[in-house]
Amino acid sequence: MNSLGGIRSWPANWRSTTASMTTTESVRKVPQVLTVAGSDSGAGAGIQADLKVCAARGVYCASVITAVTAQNTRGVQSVHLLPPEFISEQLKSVLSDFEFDVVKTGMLPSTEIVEVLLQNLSDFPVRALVVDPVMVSTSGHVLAGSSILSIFRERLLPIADIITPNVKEASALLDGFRIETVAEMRSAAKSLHEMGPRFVLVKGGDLPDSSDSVDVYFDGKEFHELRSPRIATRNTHGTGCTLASCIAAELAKGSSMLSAVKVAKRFVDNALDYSKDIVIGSGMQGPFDHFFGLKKDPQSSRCSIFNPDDLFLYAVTDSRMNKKWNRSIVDALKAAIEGGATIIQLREKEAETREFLEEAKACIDICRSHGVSLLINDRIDIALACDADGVHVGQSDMPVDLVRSLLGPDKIIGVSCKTPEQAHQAWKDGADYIGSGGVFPTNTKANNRTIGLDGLKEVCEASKLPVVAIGGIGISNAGSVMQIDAPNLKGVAVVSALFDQDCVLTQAKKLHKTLKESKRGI
Ligand SMILES: Nc1ncnc2c1ncn2[C@@H]1O[C@H](COP(=O)(O)OP(=O)(O)OP(=O)(O)O)[C@@H](O)[C@H]1O
Ligand SMILES: Cc1ncc(CO)c(N)n1
Ligand SMILES: [Mg+2]
Repeated sequence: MNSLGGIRSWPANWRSTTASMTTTESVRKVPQVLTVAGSDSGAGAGIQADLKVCAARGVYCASVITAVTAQNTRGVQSVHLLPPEFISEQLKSVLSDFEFDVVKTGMLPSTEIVEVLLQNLSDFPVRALVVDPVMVSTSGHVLAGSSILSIFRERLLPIADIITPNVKEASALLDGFRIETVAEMRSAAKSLHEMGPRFVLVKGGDLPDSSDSVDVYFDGKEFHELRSPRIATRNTHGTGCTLASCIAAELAKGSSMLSAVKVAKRFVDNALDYSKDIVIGSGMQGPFDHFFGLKKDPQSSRCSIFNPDDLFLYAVTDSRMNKKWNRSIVDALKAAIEGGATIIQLREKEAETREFLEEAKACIDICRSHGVSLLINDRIDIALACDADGVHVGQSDMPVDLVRSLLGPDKIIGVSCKTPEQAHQAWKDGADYIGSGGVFPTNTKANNRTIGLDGLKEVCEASKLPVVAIGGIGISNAGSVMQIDAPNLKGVAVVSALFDQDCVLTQAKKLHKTLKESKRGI
C-alpha cells in the first residue's frame, strides 16, 4: 500500500518467511493473494473468478466473502450481505496466518464492511492493495450503492496501489462525470488519481461505440492506452473481476504495475477469444474459461506477451566476433535460435545508424519467423524505427521510466543492475526484467566490475522481477549460476559462449542442454 512508499522491495528473506514451520532448506514460498469480495452463484465473476484466475496464473488465493449473490447468466436475482463482524472474523483468520503479497478487493457493499476492512488492514499491514470498486454488474444490478462512495473516496482509494473502475464506476466516483470517449476516460483517470491511488486503470469494456476495447492507465505522469480489438461474444461476465485479480496475481509474482496490467489485459483478451463460442446458461452474459492456457496450443494465443521464461538462453550479438569468424549476423542469429536461444539482444557498438537499422530489420525478420523476441541494446531510436520487441538499457543510458513513455506499454524493457538499490528502482520504473552482472570477468565488456554469484543473488533477492545473469558465462559455469537458488533467476545471457565459437549451432545446443540439466537439478 501507499504506506510502503512505492512498491517496495520485498523483504530480503521473502522466500524463507515460512521457514519457522520447517527446518529444511527446501521451503518454497508460493505467491499469495487475498481476495475480499462477493460470491457469484453462477461462478463467472466475484470470488469464484478471482480464485480461478489466480490458479491459472500459478498464485495461491485465499478468499474473504463480503456478500453472497444469487446470480446467473441472466442477472442478479438477490444479494445477501454478511454481517461486518463475521467479515472481520474471516479477515483476522487469514491475515494473522498467511503472508499475503497482495490484497485485492471486489464487492464491498456497505460502509461498515469497508470500515472492518480498513481496521484489519491497519492491524495487519499488507504489501500491496488492488481495489476494484465494484458497484454495478454489467447486467445493470446495483452491487454496492452510493452510500459507499464517500468512504471509498476518503479512505480506501488513498491507500490503494491501483484502482480499476469501469466507466460507470469511474463516473460514480466522480459525481456523475460523463465518460463516453477515450479522452473523457483520460480526464477521469487523472481526477481519480488526485484522490490518492498510486495508479489508475479506467476500463473501457463498456464504453459505448468503441470497436476496440480500450483501457486507460495513468501513473500520475504518463497515460497509456491499452487497446485490443473488441471480441464479439456474450461471454464477458466477470471480465472486470478477472482483470483486477490477474493484476494482483502478477504483482504477487513480482511484476511491476505496468507489466501486471498488460499481462492481465492480455489474459482477459485471450480467455475471451478462446471462450467466445461456448454456451453456459441461457442468459445474455455468459462466463468464460480461465483455464484456456491448459488446453490450447500456446503458439496460437491471440497476442504474445513477455514471458519471463524467455530469458532462459539470452543471446547477445557482437559484430566483431561475427567478422572474426566471417559470418553474417543473420546467419549467426539463425544458428543461435535453431540451437535453442530463447531471446535475442542486438548489441552494436560500432556501426553507423543506417547500417545498424538495416541490420536490425533483417534480424527482426529472422526472429519473427522463429517466434523469438528481439531487443535492441541502448538505442531507443533504432528500436522504434524497426519496431523491435523491446530494448535493454544500462544504468547510464536513458532512464527506464522515460524509455517506457517513449516505447509505450507493450514493449519489453530490460535494465542492467549491479545492486539491490538499482533492482528496486528497476521495479518502480516499470522494467520487465533485470540483467545482472558481470557475474564473472569477461573480455566482451571492458572495465566492467564483476559482482560474483553473491552479488547476483543479492540483486535477485531485492526484487521479484525476473533476472537474467550476464558476464563471463559459458558451458563450464552456467550450471553454477543457475544453482544460486533464486526463483526469479530465469536464465543466462551470453555473448562469446555462442558467437566467439567455431560453430554457433553446436554451442547453443550444448549450452541449452547444460541449462536444462541444471534446472532439473535444482
Ligand atoms: N468484448 C471484449 N473484448 C475484449 N476485451 C474486453 C471485452 N469486454 C471487456 N473487455 C476487457 O475486459 C476488461 C474488463 O472490462 P470491463 O469494462 O467490462 O469491466 P467490468 O464492467 O468491471 O467487468 P464485469 O463484466 O466483470 O462487470 C477490460 O480490460 C476490457 O478492456
Ligand atoms: C459477486 C460479484 N462481484 C462482482 C461482479 C462484477 O462483475 C459481479 N457480477 N458479482
Ligand atoms: Mg463490464
